Amino acid sequence: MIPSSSVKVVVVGAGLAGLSAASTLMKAGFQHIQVLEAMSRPGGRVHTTRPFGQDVIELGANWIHGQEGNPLFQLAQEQGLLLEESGSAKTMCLPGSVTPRDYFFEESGRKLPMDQVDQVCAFFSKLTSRAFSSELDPKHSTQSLGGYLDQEFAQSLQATSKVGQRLFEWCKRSECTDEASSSLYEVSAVQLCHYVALEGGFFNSLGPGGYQALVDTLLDSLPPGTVLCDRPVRSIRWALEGESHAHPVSVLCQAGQCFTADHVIVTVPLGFLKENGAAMFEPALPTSKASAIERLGFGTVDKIYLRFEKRFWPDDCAGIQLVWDAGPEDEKVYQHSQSEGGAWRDTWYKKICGFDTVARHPTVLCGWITGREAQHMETLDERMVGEVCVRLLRSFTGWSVEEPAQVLMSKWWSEPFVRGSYTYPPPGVDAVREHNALAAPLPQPSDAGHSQEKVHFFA
Ligand SMILES: Cc1cc2nc3c(=O)[nH]c(=O)nc-3n(C[C@H](O)[C@H](O)[C@H](O)COP(=O)(O)OP(=O)(O)OC[C@H]3O[C@@H](n4cnc5c(N)ncnc54)[C@H](O)[C@@H]3O)c2cc1C
Repeated sequence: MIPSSSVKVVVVGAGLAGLSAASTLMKAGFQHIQVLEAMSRPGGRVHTTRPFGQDVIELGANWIHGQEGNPLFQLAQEQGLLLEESGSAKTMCLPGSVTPRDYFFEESGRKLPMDQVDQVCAFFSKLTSRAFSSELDPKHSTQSLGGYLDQEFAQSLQATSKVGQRLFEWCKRSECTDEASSSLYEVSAVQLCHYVALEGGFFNSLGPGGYQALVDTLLDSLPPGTVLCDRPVRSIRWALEGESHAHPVSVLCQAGQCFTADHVIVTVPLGFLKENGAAMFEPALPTSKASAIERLGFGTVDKIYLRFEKRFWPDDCAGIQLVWDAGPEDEKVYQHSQSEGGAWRDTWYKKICGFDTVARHPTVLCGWITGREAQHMETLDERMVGEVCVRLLRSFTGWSVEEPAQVLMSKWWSEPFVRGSYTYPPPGVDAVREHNALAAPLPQPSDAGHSQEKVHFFA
């Protein structure tokens, strides 16, 4: 057995998974570890910025979901990085004496009564909870989440009113943010029960250093030089044999630099693997892995930050939610727009759920957008996106809304080393099986029967 101190390990990707893997190996006595990161910064889908002054703006991950058994929560707690009052509510802004909550507006400019909003949202939440807790009737086993929700909603009292229907469509659109999907008709209803919600508050926020503080903690645990940025990996040869190969793995960077190793840990996003996985590995990945990469969904969620000179919303307003008369989540509207090719592009902005207030930024709003519309938005210029958002805010609220002083949006789909935001289970896909196939280590061909895996994946 080779002592761990002489084993060479290459980790591809310096997101939370890659950095955690490197840090854990270091603590276990491994010394020759090289982390290769394609981008010019570590962190990956954690991207903490400070575009509006000292306080942070998160372009990627924002909250730590769940507490018990969550290594990120544990690390953040040990390091004193958590915001104390965070936990169960998603509220992004906490003005002193009032209890903030979302304002819902219709296209006509009418503010919807809260009891009506609460009733529909509570009913929606009851239906999704059933899906998450595997209490779905077997008749829904092959259905999409959208199909199941529509069917159940159609039989409810709320479905008899126009407002009820419109609010229900808003709930579906908002759920697309959690699922990173273009539409809930792309998401499996029965597979959601495999999502394990950890005990403890769901929306745990980080303190003034934001998510980057966690990345920095992991970086600090590694010797200088362990992480190399601007090193996109082009190919991984993972079954080298014979005397000329002292190490069975060789990792080649785009610029030609080559790293040999005993093991490689691959933590690149599923979106990147979908585009490049077939060409990246030699020998090619086994069918189980290739098919997991193809079958699992990887959708786009983007944020649009608008900074205004003055706040124009009331103290108790935690967010401005947009309730359209029709679509885009209505199944008929969705399918019609698909059959018409690019027609949905003209109304891409209908996919913005609304605008939330932002912690520590009293004059900033954050809009959320998902799916193909988010991908389309990424092709537009920020000024134009800002103008569209202001038009929406003016027409829905009737308030006087000035042009934003700054607009900043994420572009996760356009990022060549990410290509999306996170994973979802499409209908008909066994998500647990595919995740396990993706995460399983690859053995050396000649090592069959031994536990000498050379390539390790983080799903
Ligand atoms: C908008 C958004 C909001 C989110 N909100 C939350 C949230 O609130 N809470 C939460 O828990 N999660 C959230 N997430 C998800 C969370 O950010 C990710 O699950 C997590 O950061 C993934 O970490 P990772 O290390 O697996 O992957 P990544 O962070 O994607 O790291 C992979 C790294 O691999 C690098 N890479 C890719 N290709 C190559 C290559 N060829 N060579 C070298 N390096 C390569 C990439 O550049 C990247 O740095 C959000 C994500 C997004 C996009």
